[in-house]
Amino acid sequence: MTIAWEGSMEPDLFGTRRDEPIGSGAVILRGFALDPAMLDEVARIAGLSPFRHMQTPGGRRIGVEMTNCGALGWVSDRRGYRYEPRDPLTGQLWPEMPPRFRQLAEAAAALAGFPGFRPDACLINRYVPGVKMGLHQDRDEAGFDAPIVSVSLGLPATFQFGGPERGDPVAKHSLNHGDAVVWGGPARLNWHGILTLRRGEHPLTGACRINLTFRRAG
Ligand SMILES: O=C(O)CCC(=O)C(=O)O
Ligand SMILES: [Fe+2]
Repeated sequence: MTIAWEGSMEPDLFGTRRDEPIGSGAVILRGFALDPAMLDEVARIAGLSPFRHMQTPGGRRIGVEMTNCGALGWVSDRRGYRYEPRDPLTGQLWPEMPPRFRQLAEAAAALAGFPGFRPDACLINRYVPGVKMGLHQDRDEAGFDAPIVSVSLGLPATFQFGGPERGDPVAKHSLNHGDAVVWGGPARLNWHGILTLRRGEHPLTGACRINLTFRRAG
């Protein structure tokens, strides 16, 4: 008998792992980020660099509210999509990436087969019911060697995950509080998005979903 598994992940001899491969180089780690202190950190960061609606280069308001922590933060305005060391709203450096965020992202990446991940950017997305994020690729980073680590907190959402081409088939996966998705290597430029958030109340976040997206941007 042959046991096949993805990347560096080990076979699930006891059936207790909840790692769900969703493609070559892509996995959902169910219940990986359940430390309630994560949300305290998000609140602290938002106290320094508030959530805000950014503008697309075409001048439209982005429905998802965003902030960042780490050495670099993702921004979008009339001048385009890019990473900046300073929050344009405050003129200050983005808040530091909390050690527990960094450790969590590094551990998730390692478990998914990407040891040595050192994120320098954490985009924090806030979704309220009715808000979505259309299919896109993450390609504003200086290089694509490092994976993306994406953590879901609060209300559940439906994650769409396709392939490297715009027209590739797209699968839907539900993401719940504490789930982490890692994609890299052959999946690094896969198209992905979040369907319109449904109404709901979560005991820890209320009527919203928070997503932390860790990247090596610079
Ligand atoms: O909210 C999510 O789960 C995905 C976020 C995302 O794809 C992004 O910020 O680029
Ligand atoms: Fe993305």
